[in-house]
Amino acid sequence: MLRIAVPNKGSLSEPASAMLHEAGYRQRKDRRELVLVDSENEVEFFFLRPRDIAVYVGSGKLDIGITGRDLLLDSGASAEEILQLGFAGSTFRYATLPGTAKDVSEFGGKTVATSFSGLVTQHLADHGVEASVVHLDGAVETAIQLGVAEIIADVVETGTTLRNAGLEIISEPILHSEAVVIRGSGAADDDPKVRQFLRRMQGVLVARRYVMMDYDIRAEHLEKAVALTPGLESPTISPLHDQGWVAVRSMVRTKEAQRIMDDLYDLGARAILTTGIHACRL
Ligand SMILES: Nc1ncnc2c1ncn2[C@@H]1O[C@H](COP(=O)(O)OP(=O)(O)OP(=O)(O)O)[C@@H](O)[C@H]1O
Ligand SMILES: O=P(O)(O)OC[C@H]1O[C@H](OP(=O)(O)OP(=O)(O)O)[C@H](O)[C@@H]1O
Ligand SMILES: [Mg+2]
Repeated sequence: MLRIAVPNKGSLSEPASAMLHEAGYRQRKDRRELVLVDSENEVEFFFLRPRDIAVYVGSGKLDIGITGRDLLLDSGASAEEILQLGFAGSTFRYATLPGTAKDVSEFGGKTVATSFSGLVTQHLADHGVEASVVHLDGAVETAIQLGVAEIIADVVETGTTLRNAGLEIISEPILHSEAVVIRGSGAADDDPKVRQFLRRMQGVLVARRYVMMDYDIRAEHLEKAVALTPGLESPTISPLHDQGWVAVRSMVRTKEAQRIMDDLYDLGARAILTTGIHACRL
Protein backbone atom coordinates (compact mmCIF):
# COMPACT_ATOMS: atom_id res chain seq x y z
CA MET A 1 0.00 0.00 0.00
CA LEU A 2 1.18 3.50 -0.83
CA ARG A 3 1.05 5.67 2.32
CA ILE A 4 0.10 9.26 1.55
CA ALA A 5 -0.05 12.29 3.88
CA VAL A 6 -2.89 14.74 3.18
CA PRO A 7 -3.46 18.13 4.92
CA ASN A 8 -6.31 17.87 7.43
CA LYS A 9 -7.07 21.63 7.72
CA GLY A 10 -6.26 25.09 6.39
CA SER A 11 -6.00 26.36 2.79
CA LEU A 12 -4.50 23.12 1.47
CA SER A 13 -6.99 20.67 2.90
CA GLU A 14 -10.11 20.98 0.72
CA PRO A 15 -8.40 21.48 -2.66
CA ALA A 16 -6.06 18.55 -1.94
CA SER A 17 -8.95 16.22 -1.12
CA ALA A 18 -10.92 17.48 -4.14
CA MET A 19 -7.99 16.73 -6.42
CA LEU A 20 -7.50 13.24 -4.96
CA HIS A 21 -11.23 12.58 -5.40
CA GLU A 22 -10.99 13.70 -9.04
CA ALA A 23 -8.06 11.32 -9.47
CA GLY A 24 -10.36 8.46 -8.46
CA TYR A 25 -9.30 7.99 -4.83
CA ARG A 26 -11.67 7.59 -1.89
CA GLN A 27 -11.69 10.61 0.41
CA ARG A 28 -13.00 10.99 3.94
CA LYS A 29 -16.60 12.10 4.52
CA ASP A 30 -16.04 13.11 8.13
CA ARG A 31 -13.35 15.70 8.92
CA ARG A 32 -12.55 13.84 12.15
CA GLU A 33 -11.35 10.75 10.27
CA LEU A 34 -7.56 10.52 10.66
CA VAL A 35 -6.75 7.50 8.50
CA LEU A 36 -8.58 6.16 5.45
CA VAL A 37 -7.80 2.97 3.57
CA ASP A 38 -8.66 2.92 -0.14
CA SER A 39 -8.13 -0.79 -0.70
CA GLU A 40 -9.32 -0.76 -4.30
CA ASN A 41 -6.49 1.60 -5.22
CA GLU A 42 -4.05 0.15 -2.66
CA VAL A 43 -3.53 3.50 -0.98
CA GLU A 44 -3.71 4.55 2.67
CA PHE A 45 -4.34 8.24 3.42
CA PHE A 46 -3.18 9.91 6.66
CA PHE A 47 -4.84 13.25 7.40
CA LEU A 48 -2.23 15.34 9.20
CA ARG A 49 -1.47 18.94 10.12
CA PRO A 50 -0.04 20.67 7.01
CA ARG A 51 3.12 21.62 8.93
CA ASP A 52 3.80 18.04 10.02
CA ILE A 53 3.53 16.44 6.58
CA ALA A 54 7.12 17.19 5.51
CA VAL A 55 8.35 15.71 8.82
CA TYR A 56 6.51 12.40 8.33
CA VAL A 57 7.53 12.12 4.68
CA GLY A 58 11.09 13.33 5.29
CA SER A 59 11.61 10.67 7.95
CA GLY A 60 10.36 7.97 5.58
CA LYS A 61 7.43 6.98 7.83
CA LEU A 62 5.06 7.92 5.01
CA ASP A 63 5.89 7.52 1.32
CA ILE A 64 4.62 10.77 -0.16
CA GLY A 65 2.52 13.76 0.89
CA ILE A 66 0.77 16.92 -0.23
CA THR A 67 1.97 20.14 1.38
CA GLY A 68 3.02 23.71 0.55
CA ARG A 69 6.52 24.42 -0.80
CA ASP A 70 6.91 27.03 1.96
CA LEU A 71 6.07 24.47 4.66
CA LEU A 72 8.47 21.93 3.13
CA LEU A 73 11.38 24.39 3.04
CA ASP A 74 10.58 25.74 6.51
CA SER A 75 10.66 22.23 8.00
CA GLY A 76 14.18 21.51 6.75
CA ALA A 77 13.00 17.91 6.21
CA SER A 78 14.87 15.82 3.65
CA ALA A 79 11.99 15.43 1.23
CA GLU A 80 11.86 16.56 -2.38
CA GLU A 81 9.16 18.17 -4.47
CA ILE A 82 8.05 15.80 -7.24
CA LEU A 83 4.93 17.50 -8.65
CA GLN A 84 3.44 21.01 -8.57
CA LEU A 85 -0.31 20.98 -8.04
CA GLY A 86 -1.27 24.53 -9.07
CA PHE A 87 -3.35 25.52 -6.01
CA ALA A 88 -2.65 27.41 -2.75
CA GLY A 89 -0.38 29.75 -4.69
CA SER A 90 1.24 32.42 -2.53
CA THR A 91 4.41 34.39 -2.01
CA PHE A 92 6.32 34.59 1.24
CA ARG A 93 7.30 38.18 2.02
CA TYR A 94 8.61 40.67 4.53
CA ALA A 95 6.41 43.55 5.68
CA THR A 96 6.77 46.43 8.10
CA LEU A 97 5.35 49.84 9.03
CA PRO A 98 6.14 52.40 6.31
CA GLY A 99 9.54 54.00 6.93
CA THR A 100 11.12 51.15 8.92
CA ALA A 101 13.18 49.51 6.15
CA LYS A 102 12.95 48.93 2.40
CA ASP A 103 15.14 45.87 1.94
CA VAL A 104 16.46 42.83 3.79
CA SER A 105 19.94 44.41 3.73
CA GLU A 106 18.63 47.03 6.23
CA PHE A 107 17.38 44.47 8.80
CA GLY A 108 20.63 44.27 10.86
CA GLY A 109 19.91 44.46 14.63
CA LYS A 110 16.14 44.32 14.09
CA THR A 111 13.61 41.61 15.05
CA VAL A 112 11.54 39.62 12.55
CA ALA A 113 8.38 37.80 13.72
CA THR A 114 7.13 34.83 11.68
CA SER A 115 5.51 31.38 11.78
CA PHE A 116 8.17 30.20 9.31
CA SER A 117 11.30 30.72 11.39
CA GLY A 118 13.30 28.04 9.54
CA LEU A 119 12.76 29.79 6.22
CA VAL A 120 13.44 33.28 7.58
CA THR A 121 16.58 32.30 9.54
CA GLN A 122 17.96 30.70 6.37
CA HIS A 123 17.05 33.69 4.19
CA LEU A 124 18.69 36.18 6.58
CA ALA A 125 21.82 34.02 6.77
CA ASP A 126 21.94 33.79 2.96
CA HIS A 127 21.93 37.60 2.86
CA GLY A 128 24.54 37.90 5.64
CA VAL A 129 22.11 39.84 7.85
CA GLU A 130 22.25 39.53 11.65
CA ALA A 131 18.68 39.99 12.84
CA SER A 132 16.68 38.23 15.58
CA VAL A 133 13.84 35.89 14.63
CA VAL A 134 10.81 35.47 16.91
CA HIS A 135 8.64 32.42 16.24
CA LEU A 136 4.86 32.99 16.52
CA ASP A 137 2.11 30.50 15.75
CA GLY A 138 -0.02 32.83 13.58
CA ALA A 139 -1.61 36.28 13.23
CA VAL A 140 1.93 37.70 13.03
CA GLU A 141 0.67 41.04 11.65
CA THR A 142 -0.16 42.06 15.21
CA ALA A 143 3.43 41.50 16.41
CA ILE A 144 4.50 44.91 15.11
CA GLN A 145 1.61 46.77 16.74
CA LEU A 146 2.39 45.07 20.06
CA GLY A 147 6.11 45.85 19.83
CA VAL A 148 7.29 42.22 19.60
CA ALA A 149 9.06 42.88 16.27
CA GLU A 150 9.76 45.67 13.75
CA ILE A 151 9.39 43.35 10.76
CA ILE A 152 7.21 40.34 9.96
CA ALA A 153 7.53 37.63 7.31
CA ASP A 154 4.30 35.95 6.21
CA VAL A 155 2.29 34.27 3.48
CA VAL A 156 0.83 36.80 1.00
CA GLU A 157 -1.84 35.97 -1.53
CA THR A 158 -3.71 39.19 -2.37
CA GLY A 159 -1.92 41.38 0.20
CA THR A 160 -5.23 42.34 1.85
CA THR A 161 -4.29 41.05 5.32
CA LEU A 162 -1.10 43.13 5.42
CA ARG A 163 -2.77 46.23 3.96
CA ASN A 164 -5.55 46.01 6.52
CA ALA A 165 -2.92 45.89 9.27
CA GLY A 166 -1.36 49.11 7.88
CA LEU A 167 1.80 47.28 6.83
CA GLU A 168 3.85 47.71 3.68
CA ILE A 169 5.32 44.76 1.76
CA ILE A 170 9.05 45.25 1.30
CA SER A 171 12.05 43.57 -0.34
CA GLU A 172 11.95 40.86 -3.01
CA PRO A 173 9.74 37.81 -2.30
CA ILE A 174 11.51 35.23 -0.15
CA LEU A 175 9.86 32.54 -2.25
CA HIS A 176 6.92 31.64 -4.47
CA SER A 177 4.90 28.75 -3.04
CA GLU A 178 2.12 26.43 -4.14
CA ALA A 179 0.81 23.01 -3.16
CA VAL A 180 3.24 20.25 -4.10
CA VAL A 181 3.61 16.47 -3.85
CA ILE A 182 6.71 15.53 -1.86
CA ARG A 183 8.67 12.29 -1.58
CA GLY A 184 11.13 11.21 1.11
CA SER A 185 13.31 8.19 1.77
CA GLY A 186 10.20 6.00 2.27
CA ALA A 187 9.65 5.62 -1.48
CA ALA A 188 12.11 5.18 -4.33
CA ASP A 189 12.04 7.64 -7.21
CA ASP A 190 11.07 4.88 -9.63
CA ASP A 191 8.55 3.17 -7.31
CA PRO A 192 5.76 2.06 -9.68
CA LYS A 193 3.06 2.92 -7.10
CA VAL A 194 4.41 6.49 -6.82
CA ARG A 195 4.67 6.75 -10.61
CA GLN A 196 1.04 5.65 -10.97
CA PHE A 197 -0.09 8.17 -8.34
CA LEU A 198 1.76 10.99 -10.16
CA ARG A 199 0.24 9.98 -13.52
CA ARG A 200 -3.23 10.18 -11.99
CA MET A 201 -2.57 13.61 -10.48
CA GLN A 202 -1.03 14.87 -13.74
CA GLY A 203 -4.17 13.57 -15.48
CA VAL A 204 -6.29 15.79 -13.24
CA LEU A 205 -4.06 18.81 -13.90
CA VAL A 206 -4.35 18.32 -17.67
CA ALA A 207 -8.11 17.71 -17.49
CA ARG A 208 -8.44 20.99 -15.54
CA ARG A 209 -6.21 23.03 -17.84
CA TYR A 210 -7.19 21.75 -21.30
CA VAL A 211 -10.31 21.28 -23.40
CA MET A 212 -10.75 19.21 -26.55
CA MET A 213 -11.42 21.36 -29.63
CA ASP A 214 -13.04 20.10 -32.84
CA TYR A 215 -13.61 22.09 -36.03
CA ASP A 216 -14.02 21.80 -39.78
CA ILE A 217 -11.80 23.77 -42.14
CA ARG A 218 -11.12 23.93 -45.88
CA ALA A 219 -7.99 21.92 -46.65
CA GLU A 220 -6.15 24.92 -48.09
CA HIS A 221 -6.33 26.67 -44.67
CA LEU A 222 -5.33 23.59 -42.68
CA GLU A 223 -1.69 24.55 -42.06
CA LYS A 224 -2.64 27.95 -40.63
CA ALA A 225 -5.35 26.38 -38.48
CA VAL A 226 -3.01 23.70 -37.14
CA ALA A 227 -0.52 26.43 -36.22
CA LEU A 228 -3.24 27.84 -33.94
CA THR A 229 -4.08 24.40 -32.47
CA PRO A 230 -0.86 22.36 -32.47
CA GLY A 231 -2.12 20.14 -29.63
CA LEU A 232 0.15 18.37 -27.17
CA GLU A 233 1.72 16.13 -29.79
CA SER A 234 -0.06 16.65 -33.09
CA PRO A 235 -3.72 17.20 -34.02
CA THR A 236 -5.90 14.46 -35.51
CA ILE A 237 -7.01 15.29 -39.08
CA SER A 238 -9.93 13.36 -40.63
CA PRO A 239 -11.40 13.71 -44.12
CA LEU A 240 -14.99 15.01 -44.47
CA HIS A 241 -17.50 13.64 -46.98
CA ASP A 242 -17.55 17.07 -48.58
CA GLN A 243 -14.24 17.01 -50.41
CA GLY A 244 -12.02 19.98 -49.82
CA TRP A 245 -12.91 20.08 -46.11
CA VAL A 246 -11.22 18.31 -43.18
CA ALA A 247 -12.10 17.86 -39.50
CA VAL A 248 -9.47 18.72 -36.89
CA ARG A 249 -9.33 17.55 -33.27
CA SER A 250 -6.79 18.99 -30.85
CA MET A 251 -6.28 19.79 -27.16
CA VAL A 252 -6.05 23.50 -26.31
CA ARG A 253 -5.54 25.40 -23.06
CA THR A 254 -8.90 26.28 -21.49
CA LYS A 255 -7.69 29.85 -20.87
CA GLU A 256 -6.90 30.34 -24.58
CA ALA A 257 -9.92 28.47 -26.00
CA GLN A 258 -12.15 31.49 -26.70
CA ARG A 259 -9.40 33.49 -28.43
CA ILE A 260 -8.44 30.45 -30.55
CA MET A 261 -12.10 29.91 -31.53
CA ASP A 262 -12.28 33.54 -32.72
CA ASP A 263 -9.06 33.19 -34.71
CA LEU A 264 -10.20 29.89 -36.26
CA TYR A 265 -13.54 31.42 -37.23
CA ASP A 266 -11.74 34.32 -38.93
CA LEU A 267 -9.66 31.77 -40.81
CA GLY A 268 -12.85 30.14 -42.16
CA ALA A 269 -13.24 27.26 -39.69
CA ARG A 270 -16.82 26.29 -38.86
CA ALA A 271 -18.58 23.92 -36.42
CA ILE A 272 -15.98 24.83 -33.81
CA LEU A 273 -16.74 22.92 -30.61
CA THR A 274 -14.98 22.54 -27.29
CA THR A 275 -15.61 19.73 -24.82
CA GLY A 276 -14.29 19.24 -21.31
CA ILE A 277 -11.82 16.48 -20.51
CA HIS A 278 -12.78 14.42 -17.47
CA ALA A 279 -9.59 12.45 -17.03
CA CYS A 280 -6.53 11.52 -19.05
CA ARG A 281 -3.16 9.80 -19.09
CA LEU A 282 -0.66 11.47 -21.35
N1 LIG B 1 -4.48 33.04 1.65
C1 LIG B 1 -3.76 32.07 1.13
N2 LIG B 1 -3.71 31.90 -0.20
C2 LIG B 1 -2.98 30.93 -0.76
N3 LIG B 1 -2.26 30.05 -0.06
C3 LIG B 1 -2.28 30.18 1.27
C4 LIG B 1 -3.02 31.18 1.94
N4 LIG B 1 -2.84 31.04 3.26
C5 LIG B 1 -2.03 29.98 3.42
N5 LIG B 1 -1.69 29.47 2.22
C6 LIG B 1 -0.83 28.33 1.96
O1 LIG B 1 -1.41 27.22 2.60
C7 LIG B 1 -0.40 26.41 3.16
C8 LIG B 1 -0.76 26.10 4.57
O2 LIG B 1 -0.62 27.26 5.34
P1 LIG B 1 -1.18 27.27 6.82
O3 LIG B 1 -0.90 25.99 7.50
O4 LIG B 1 -0.77 28.54 7.43
O5 LIG B 1 -2.69 27.19 6.52
P2 LIG B 1 -3.81 28.20 6.65
O6 LIG B 1 -4.65 27.96 5.47
O7 LIG B 1 -3.36 29.58 6.89
O8 LIG B 1 -4.54 27.60 7.92
P3 LIG B 1 -4.33 27.90 9.46
O9 LIG B 1 -3.38 29.02 9.59
O10 LIG B 1 -5.72 28.24 9.85
O11 LIG B 1 -3.86 26.63 10.03
C9 LIG B 1 0.93 27.12 2.95
O12 LIG B 1 1.60 26.48 1.90
C10 LIG B 1 0.54 28.52 2.56
O13 LIG B 1 1.42 29.09 1.60
O1 LIG C 1 -2.59 38.19 1.18
P1 LIG C 1 -3.93 37.68 1.62
O2 LIG C 1 -4.86 37.41 0.48
O3 LIG C 1 -4.56 38.55 2.67
O4 LIG C 1 -3.71 36.24 2.27
C1 LIG C 1 -2.68 35.96 3.16
C2 LIG C 1 -3.18 35.57 4.50
O5 LIG C 1 -3.95 34.35 4.40
C3 LIG C 1 -3.49 33.44 5.39
O6 LIG C 1 -4.12 33.66 6.58
P2 LIG C 1 -5.46 32.91 6.98
O7 LIG C 1 -6.63 33.59 6.35
O8 LIG C 1 -5.31 31.48 6.73
O9 LIG C 1 -5.51 33.20 8.54
P3 LIG C 1 -4.47 32.77 9.64
O10 LIG C 1 -3.77 34.05 10.02
O11 LIG C 1 -5.31 32.22 10.71
O12 LIG C 1 -3.56 31.78 9.06
C4 LIG C 1 -2.02 33.82 5.55
O13 LIG C 1 -1.50 33.36 6.78
C5 LIG C 1 -2.01 35.33 5.45
O14 LIG C 1 -2.22 35.93 6.68
MG1 LIG D 1 -2.88 30.64 8.09
